[in-house]
Amino acid sequence: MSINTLALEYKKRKTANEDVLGTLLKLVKEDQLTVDDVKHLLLDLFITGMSTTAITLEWALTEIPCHPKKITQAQAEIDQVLGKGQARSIEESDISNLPYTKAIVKETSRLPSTSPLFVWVNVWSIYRVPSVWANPKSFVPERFLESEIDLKDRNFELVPFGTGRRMCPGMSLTHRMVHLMLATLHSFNWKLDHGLDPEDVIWKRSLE
Ligand code: HEM
Repeated sequence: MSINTLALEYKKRKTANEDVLGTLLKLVKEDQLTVDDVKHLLLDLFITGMSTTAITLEWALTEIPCHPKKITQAQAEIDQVLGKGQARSIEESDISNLPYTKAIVKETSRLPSTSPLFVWVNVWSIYRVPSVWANPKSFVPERFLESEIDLKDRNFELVPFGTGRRMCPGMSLTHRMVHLMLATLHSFNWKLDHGLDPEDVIWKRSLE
């Protein structure tokens, strides 16, 4: 049983009191899964979910200090939504009102290419095609502000979560986590370590 099939099964069975583990244990009782299957599924979720989300955040927090104006713009946007001086904490419902922060996440998914290869698709190259991306080697979140491109599998220009039946089942969870964590920009001033030149960081990211 693939994770996506399991997710469908969970949706079908979901009751107010049953969580994912409850569904898995029921499937074990019904002999549809073994305890080992459950262990491996959960391990899969931890491994695939943790590193990818952490890498995306790490790259976002590596890119933005190289562009202080972009930090200021993101902070101003978050200030406007949450109130200056962090009047309240960020909530999931705020994400849709943070277009610039969302654009930073999309640009981080594109340029440092947090998932550079999956199956046989070389998305690293797709994200650098000059006829698709103006100035492809630069970190420009603004390119997404007027664009219809989102992170789902509708636009083949940007597919960090894959497409089709095997696309990432963790997409909506990670979408929330990354935006909520990135919105802590509001409370901190991110700067490059003393003596570090943005050009060095940018060079290491692009390796080209
Ligand atoms: C920024 C974060 C993430 C990125 C960029 C990412 C990217 C991907 C990609 C590219 C695939 C392969 C899709 C394909 O083969 O077409 C995938 C599969 C998968 N992802 Fe993620 N992922 C992320 C977060 C997560 C999280 C948070 C979870 C779970 C909690 C997760 C669980 C999985 C699983 C289980 C699969 C295998 C699905 C299958 O083969 O049926 N991912 N992910």
